[in-house]
Amino acid sequence: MAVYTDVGFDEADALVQRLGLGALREFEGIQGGIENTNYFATTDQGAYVLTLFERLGREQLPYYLCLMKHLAARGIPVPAPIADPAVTPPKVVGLERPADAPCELVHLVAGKPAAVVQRLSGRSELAPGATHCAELGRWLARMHLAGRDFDRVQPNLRGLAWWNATAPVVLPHLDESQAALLRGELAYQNHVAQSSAYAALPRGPVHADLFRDNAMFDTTADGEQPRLSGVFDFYFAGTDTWLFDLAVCLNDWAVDLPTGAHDPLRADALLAAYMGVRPLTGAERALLPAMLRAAALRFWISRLWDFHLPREASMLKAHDPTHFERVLRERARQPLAAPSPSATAPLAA
Ligand SMILES: Nc1ncnc2c1ncn2[C@@H]1O[C@H](COP(=O)(O)OP(=O)(O)O)[C@@H](O)[C@H]1O
Ligand SMILES: N[C@@H](CCOP(=O)(O)O)C(=O)O
Repeated sequence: MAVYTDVGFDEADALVQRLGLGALREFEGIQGGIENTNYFATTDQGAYVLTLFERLGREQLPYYLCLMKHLAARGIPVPAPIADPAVTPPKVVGLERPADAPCELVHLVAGKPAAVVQRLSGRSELAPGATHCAELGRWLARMHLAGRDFDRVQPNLRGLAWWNATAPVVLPHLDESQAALLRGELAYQNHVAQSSAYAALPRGPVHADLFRDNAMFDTTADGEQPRLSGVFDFYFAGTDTWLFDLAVCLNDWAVDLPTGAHDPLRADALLAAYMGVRPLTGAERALLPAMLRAAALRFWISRLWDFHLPREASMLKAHDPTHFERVLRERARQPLAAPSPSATAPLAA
């Protein structure tokens, strides 16, 4: 269920017309997703997605939407957000930017902050193979490089500080063995975060939630290579290590779902494709196993939080937290090593 707020056809039509997108032809609530209210909006000029933000504050949105605009302008396939021509963003002097400054990409719909973005073609591949993973790995490395000159900074709001704050909230719902795992892993991740190797990790804007349901592939004829049409849902993005982003992808795209173990074929394809565009540094190679654990912990905690402390239980289909408990145990039991640098040749970004 992902329509928490009803938007009428006439209100949506007025919005798309104001944005210069033509007249609304079709308007339909989207059932997938869990965070926000989403609608497909088709006008006589194109296909768009209207998102009403249910949990994020208005002041956080410019980071996500400006990042998508920045990446789209650099040829990274992401949905470009549509600006309101009547809103003029203030000129920024230095890095000072008032949190409540008007943003031409953030609209107000049914009393909620909202965005209109281009609709990507194709569909998500929920059973990806090695070629899908390679497409994704290349996309991720290109996105990291394209984000280097993005001029906004916003921490990953679901990073270490949030794990430390949220663990005590979910701990009362866990059995003894789960509680020991959570406490132990959190202590380990706090320790890693203090290390010089961690400080040396390259960082910048990251997607931070690039699961297989947040990417689209165009349908191709039999025998043709799958082609990624784009990645969407940047609403957990933030400034963090590139390695964490890579670990989130590996844990979802290259996992054996029943056991939580790595699928070596898909993991190698994803890593090799990523490293073909941007080779990993020594610190990244050393910390890959730790970041795979960090990425598993992040989603274990958020799923526990959604499961045991739901916003509106009747509307929300919480994801299964035990999956990421299994993944976390597996990553600690069997660390994954990055292929040697000589196994991959860098491409032009
Ligand atoms: N830009 C887009 N292009 C195509 N489909 C989209 C786009 N944005 C969202 N969707 C569709 O809406 C669904 C829910 O979006 P998502 O961003 O995952 O929601 P939530 O953030 O609420 O979890 C997706 O599974 C996808 O089908
Ligand atoms: N990918 C997360 C949940 C975030 O939901 P999304 O629909 O906004 O991607 C998970 O699987 O726990």
